[in-house]
Amino acid sequence: MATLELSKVVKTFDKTTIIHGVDLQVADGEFVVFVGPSGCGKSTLLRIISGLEPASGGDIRIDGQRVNDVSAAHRGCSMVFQSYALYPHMSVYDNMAFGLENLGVAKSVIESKVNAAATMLQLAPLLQRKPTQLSGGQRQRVAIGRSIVREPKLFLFDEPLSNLDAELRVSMRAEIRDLHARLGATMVYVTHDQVEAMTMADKIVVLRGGRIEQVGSPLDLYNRPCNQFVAGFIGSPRMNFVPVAQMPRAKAGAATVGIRPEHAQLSDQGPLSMQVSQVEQLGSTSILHGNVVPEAAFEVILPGQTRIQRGDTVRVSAPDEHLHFFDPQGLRL
Ligand SMILES: Nc1ncnc2c1ncn2[C@@H]1O[C@H](COP(=O)(O)OP(=O)(O)OP(=O)(O)O)[C@@H](O)[C@H]1O
Repeated sequence: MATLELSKVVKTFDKTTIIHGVDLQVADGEFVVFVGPSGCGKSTLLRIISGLEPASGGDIRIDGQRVNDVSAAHRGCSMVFQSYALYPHMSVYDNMAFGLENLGVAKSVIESKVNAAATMLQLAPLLQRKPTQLSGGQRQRVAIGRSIVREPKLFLFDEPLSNLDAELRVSMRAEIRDLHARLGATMVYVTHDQVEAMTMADKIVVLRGGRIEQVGSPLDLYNRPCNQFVAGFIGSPRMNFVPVAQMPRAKAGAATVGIRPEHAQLSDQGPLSMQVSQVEQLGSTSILHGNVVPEAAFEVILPGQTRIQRGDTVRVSAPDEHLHFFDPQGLRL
């Protein structure tokens, strides 16, 4: 298994810099998730780590060894792609065995590795099938199996679940986490889905515009987002932002207060007056949508069911410990 270190990694395509000096340390056995909006550079950074894309500047170290000039094949990384990239004319067994055969590994060794991975991934009964005879989730497991048999130092995943339906995504999330626990491997996982990041990561790296905004555990980022971007990106539904003039007891220098929908409460004395424009009854919870001042959209999650209706006006507050204050630049106070 392996540590990974990025220092001052830069990537420029045709004079446009899209990765602006990224520094990151990944510990042995850590599950790290890169998350951020479309185009922020997640996939490019992963491809630079894998060796599929050269860095324009900075260093990549795996287990302390600088690998900038080491080819993808010799870095000891293996990548699982969104598209699975399976060979359609080969059986599941052959898809998993192919990489090892190319390396000249003995047949008996290949057989035992493929069988062990197939058992771990519940693919044993499917080894003779072709990819077209598998469900999306089974194909994704074959792609993961192909990685496992190579016993990489570093597992890289590029949005591996985005082609699966919602239910399957949830179960595959758990399977990949479980695999991580069993292999104890270092894994770097790219997604644009903050729920995936929250549920899977030991450590989340939030990227925006080719820069790291914040690195931390899921609950660090949820509880203490370092700026308004991270605050709005992590957590679902997203954090509400209100001009501070609306709030008593604001921190000095604050321009904006952030309140998560799950921390907002209805209270007759609440400082915010909310016009309700929509009510979603989910049974176990209810979500109110509306505005607190004309330009500030606001959502409240209430436990249980509610009689509040579209068109009602309610007063809203939040406990002091759940208020997030940001300065005019959006930095946390
Ligand atoms: N080969 C390339 N040539 C020029 N620009 C590129 C190339 N590959 C990526 N880019 C640009 O680099 C930026 C980052 O792309 P990247 O695919 O890394 O983003 P991403 O965060 O993975 O996005 P998504 O979630 O949409 O996949 C984008 O603006 C993209 O257009």
